[in-house]
Amino acid sequence: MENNIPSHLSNPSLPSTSSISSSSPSTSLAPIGANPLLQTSLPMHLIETLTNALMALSSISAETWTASVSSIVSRLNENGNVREWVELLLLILMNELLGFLGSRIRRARTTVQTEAKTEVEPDSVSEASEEEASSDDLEEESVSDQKQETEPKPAQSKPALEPISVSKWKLESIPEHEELSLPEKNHVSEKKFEQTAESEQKSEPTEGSTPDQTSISVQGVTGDQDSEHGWQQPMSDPKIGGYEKLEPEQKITSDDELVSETRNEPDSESQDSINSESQKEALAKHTSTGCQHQQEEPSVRQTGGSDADNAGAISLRPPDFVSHYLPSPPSPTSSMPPLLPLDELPPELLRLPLMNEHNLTTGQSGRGLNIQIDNLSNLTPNAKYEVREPITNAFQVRFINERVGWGLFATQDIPAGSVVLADKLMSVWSREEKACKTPHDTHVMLERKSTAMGTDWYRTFLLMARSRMTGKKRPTARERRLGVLTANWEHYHLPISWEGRVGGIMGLNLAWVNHACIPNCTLSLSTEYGTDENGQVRWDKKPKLGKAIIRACSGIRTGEEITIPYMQTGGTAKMRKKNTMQRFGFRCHCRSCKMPDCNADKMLSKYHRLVNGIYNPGNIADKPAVTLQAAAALTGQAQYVRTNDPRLVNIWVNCALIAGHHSDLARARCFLKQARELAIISEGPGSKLQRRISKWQECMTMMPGFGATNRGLSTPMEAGPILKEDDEYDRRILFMLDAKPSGYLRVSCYRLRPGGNGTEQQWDIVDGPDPAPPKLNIDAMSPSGVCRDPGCYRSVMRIKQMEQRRREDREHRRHNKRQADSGCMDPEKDFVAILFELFYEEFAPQMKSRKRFRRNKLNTYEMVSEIMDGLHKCFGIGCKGENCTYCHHGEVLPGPCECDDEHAEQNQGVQVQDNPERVEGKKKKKGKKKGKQKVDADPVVQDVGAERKVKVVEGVGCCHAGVALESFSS
Ligand SMILES: C[S@@+](CC[C@H](N)C(=O)[O-])C[C@H]1O[C@@H](n2cnc3c(N)ncnc32)[C@H](O)[C@@H]1O
Repeated sequence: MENNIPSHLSNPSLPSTSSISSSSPSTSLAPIGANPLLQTSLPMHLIETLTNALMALSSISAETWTASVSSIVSRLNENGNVREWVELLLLILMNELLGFLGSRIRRARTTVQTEAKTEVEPDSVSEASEEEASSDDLEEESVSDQKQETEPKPAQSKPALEPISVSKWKLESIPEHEELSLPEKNHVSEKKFEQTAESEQKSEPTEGSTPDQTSISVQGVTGDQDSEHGWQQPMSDPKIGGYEKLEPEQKITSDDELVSETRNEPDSESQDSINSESQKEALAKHTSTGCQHQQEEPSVRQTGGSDADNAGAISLRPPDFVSHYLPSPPSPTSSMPPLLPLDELPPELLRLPLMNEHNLTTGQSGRGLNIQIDNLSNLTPNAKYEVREPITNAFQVRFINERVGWGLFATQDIPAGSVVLADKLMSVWSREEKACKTPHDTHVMLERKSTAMGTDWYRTFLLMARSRMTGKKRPTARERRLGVLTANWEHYHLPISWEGRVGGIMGLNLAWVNHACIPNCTLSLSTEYGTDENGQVRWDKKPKLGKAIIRACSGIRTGEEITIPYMQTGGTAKMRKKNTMQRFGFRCHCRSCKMPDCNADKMLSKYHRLVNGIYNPGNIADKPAVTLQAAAALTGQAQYVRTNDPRLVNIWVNCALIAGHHSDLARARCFLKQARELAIISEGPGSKLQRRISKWQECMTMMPGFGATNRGLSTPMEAGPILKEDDEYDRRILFMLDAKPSGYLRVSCYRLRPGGNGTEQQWDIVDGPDPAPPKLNIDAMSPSGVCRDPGCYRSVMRIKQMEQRRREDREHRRHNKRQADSGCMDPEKDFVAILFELFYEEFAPQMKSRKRFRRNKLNTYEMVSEIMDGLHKCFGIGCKGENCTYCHHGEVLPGPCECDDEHAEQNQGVQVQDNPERVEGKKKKKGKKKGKQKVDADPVVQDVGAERKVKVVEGVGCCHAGVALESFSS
């Protein structure tokens, strides 16, 4: 056991149960961490044991319960006999029991109410069941678990639950001093309990009847515990990363929710009233005897008593341990105003604080905004961003409904741009996650990380399991298997990608922030750089993840839920629900998804339809007016529902890029100004996006694609009047609402008509030519027409050079051909070359084409050797004596060839065939085809060399060679 027992607890003279119990509920509004219960510094493993017991409390039987309590007591006795702890634990357990009983009673009532309501409002019920059905396919993975959870169990299989009054519990479980000092007795009870647990554990695989009771006892008290931490090792692979929620939401049987939905009442308001009602009833129960429970309990059990059935009863629970830790909703007498629908929020809260350059540079804030920036130029690209703005910390955790669970609610009006909270983060990167080979590794890793965050942090992290259970009524089988640490991490962490790393983060307040498709806050992560010994920031070192900053992007009214976007959703409510289910494992139940036809929902559908068109580069170049008009529709819709959705920043930036593309400096300036204001509100000063926008504001030509055309040519000075004028006219000029789809109206086309005699000033369009897009200037632009990157420019140059080279080559070839065609014979050519030319001239008509020439496989060398052979035979030219390849038998033939006339006649028309059979085959083929091919004379095959056979065909003369030679020699 840890030796962190505070002195006031170990001192017997200090307050006893009564003082603790009386002081605890009064601290319900204390911020997290300041709760007196959390300052009791219970040893960690005890908290773990306790939390495990609490996790599965809803299905605990009376015997197991008693055994569990006595086991905890005995463990406490063994480890120090701290009376205050025992009292505290028993108080908590007692509260839980009361809550459990109360929930059953409530369930009985609400079941009756629901039945009555279903008859009256069948639509609402069928809608809920439809949703259930549609989510079924996505929830298959954990159907088995779900079955375990929701299958009604036979009533007789559950041991009778004896309701025990407060006094009886105290008597039984807070023994006298001498009883506490009798460890043997407790050991006996613990042994008994172990036996029960073992027998129950054996029956667990068969399941069906009471699986959860066994898992509680095994996990919480007598399970296979880690020797160091006293913690059961999880039994299955936890798969902690990626925010994969394998457990689907439990089936919704909450009558309260149905009622609130069908009546269109805001959640928290109804919850407030429910909670206050529940508090009253709970107080009444506290003061009443156990008789009441005894009377009502049997009827509850008769209704089934399954856990799914118990859902919906949470509002009746008395203030329990969770409400000590999580501040409970304020009493009905408090000044919390009812939650207004978003559309009814007062405009002064939701209007953007209009900040100008002066505000930013002097550090003065816009309306209701408190941003302190000393000097914007001090913000270097890698500057460490510290939250210098005051942190509102005006929120509390409240239960919303069983589908969503708990959420964070504003306790005061929060203006747009304020930092709502900045949370210390525990992060697990994918690399660390992969290093965990077994569930035990994961457990150890999470424990190491969470204990490093500090004792209070770890304690609160552990206790979150309890509140999650309150939302769902009970943990799933998988969660029980995983153990508290991993189950908590799985449920509460958010997936992130930061500085090229992928992982998950968890903050104690961040954990309660729910998703909304149109959120009122944004989440940004700060970066922390280390310093050297001189206090200089080490920009060169890898930064560390800082805090999670939640910033209000719209004004938040007191009592409104604080929400962030877990992901960028768009489209219809059905599509959005599907998206969140696929990515995060829950069907979104935010305000705009609950009311599918509200303005916010319409805006999201519109966004989904238009967004691709707005970012399409083709549209930016060719249809600027259409693109700007689409952007106008979206921003207008956003203004209508009074939201500053962070996505709007990108739309404004894109509008600025469109204007820049067409050299429209005036419009670009206006768009950039608006984008920067929104970026500061949603992401804070110094964010990457905001710094980039500031750079572009300083030098607009640095915007990508700037000046591709000059259709919108304007000067920054022309933006002046637009910025000062009325919103409606600004929008008309800014978004070119009067232009044709592919047109472009320059700012100079508008003329301000001064208003007189009470009439308003108006912008008129002066007819002016819409300059056609100029031809692309290849020297200033890349082939894409957008990018002016020097790399792209170089590639253009390369293309130019290649084209030049190709042109030169073509020219060279043409010149050579011309020379060849001129027919001029060079007298200095050697004899063989001349012969070759002659030969070619002679045989070319017969060979018809080079193709055929090649088909006969006669290459140049062979051709020449044939000629030489002929010449040698005829004229005795070129003989090389004994080695002469042209002479038969190496004979040296003196003088001219001695061929007789007959031979000379035969020796005409030389055709060389490699393979006469093949030629025959070809001829046959030809003959077959034409049917008329005739061979006048049978070819005579002469052996003219080692490798070749010369086929001499009659009627084909070879005397041309001699004639040519004669002519040459003459
Ligand atoms: C970080 S936790 C937020 C606290 C959570 N409401 C609770 O009570 O534990 C994230 C979980 O809250 C629930 N949740 C968050 N936003 C939701 C929404 N818009 N609709 C339905 N459930 C939501 C989902 O179960 C999700 O897994």
